[in-house]
Amino acid sequence: QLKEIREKAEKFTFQTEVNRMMKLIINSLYRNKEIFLRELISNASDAIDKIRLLALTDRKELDTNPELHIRIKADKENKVLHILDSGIGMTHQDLINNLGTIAKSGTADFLAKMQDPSKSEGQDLNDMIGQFGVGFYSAFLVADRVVVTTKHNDDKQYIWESDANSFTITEDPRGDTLKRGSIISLYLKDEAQDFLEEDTVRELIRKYSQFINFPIMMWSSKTVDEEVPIEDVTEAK
Ligand SMILES: CCNC(=O)[C@H]1O[C@@H](n2cnc3c(N)nc(I)nc32)[C@H](O)[C@@H]1O
Repeated sequence: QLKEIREKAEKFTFQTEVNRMMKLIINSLYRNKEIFLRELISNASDAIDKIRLLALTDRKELDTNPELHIRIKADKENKVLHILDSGIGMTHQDLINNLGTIAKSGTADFLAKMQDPSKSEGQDLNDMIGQFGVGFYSAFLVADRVVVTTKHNDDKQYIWESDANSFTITEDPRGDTLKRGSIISLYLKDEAQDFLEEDTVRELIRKYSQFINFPIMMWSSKTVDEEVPIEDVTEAK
C-alpha cells in the first residue's frame, strides 16, 4: 500500500535557497543537533496560535479538534519520533509554499553573506534559524526522512515526505484521521536513536520549551493501542 501511495505522489524540487539553507543548517549545527526539538515544538506552538487567532473571529474553526495541545510520541519499534499538534494544519498549497520555499525576504543575500567565511563568523546560527523561520529543516540533523501528515479545515489530509533532496505530496489514503493539525514524523538516523528515550526527550522539552503556552504531552507506546499519555511534561516541571 505504501508503494502505491509513493507512485501516486506528486514530486517537487526545493527552491534553490532552501537547498542552500538546509546545507548551512546541517553544516553549522551538527554539534548541537538537539535543537531540532525546540524548533519543531516552536512550529507546533505557532500552528496552535494560528488556529486560536482564527477561532476568535470564527469559533466554529475549532470544532474539528477543540483540544489545543502538542504531543510527542517515540515509536522505538520503527525508530520514529512523532511531534503532533492540533494547530491550524496546512493545505496542499501551504505545504508547497511553506515547506518547499523560504518566503522570507533577504534570504538570498543572507546566504551569499554566509557563503563568504570571512563574513560569517559570529553570525549566531540560532538567531538565523529564528530570523528566517527555517527551524523545520533542523529535523534533517537527526532524521534521514521526514514525513508531515497534515489536515487544515479548508482542505483534505495530505502526506508530505522528504529525504532533504526533494519532496513529494500525496493525498492521505486514510482520509481525515487528524481532524485538524499536523504530525511531523522523524525517521531517525542510527546515531540519533537516543531521541527515542523518554528521559532524553523530557529533558529537552524542559530545557528548550518551558515557555510554550500549550500542554506538551509525551506518549510512550508499548503498542499503539496501549498509548497512554504519561503526563503533561510541562506540569512535571
Ligand atoms: C522554511 C521552512 N518553513 C517552515 O518551517 C514553515 O512551514 C510551516 N510549518 C512548519 N511546521 C509547521 C506546523 N507544525 N504547523 C503548521 I500550520 N505550519 C508549519 C510554517 O509556515 C513555517 O514557517
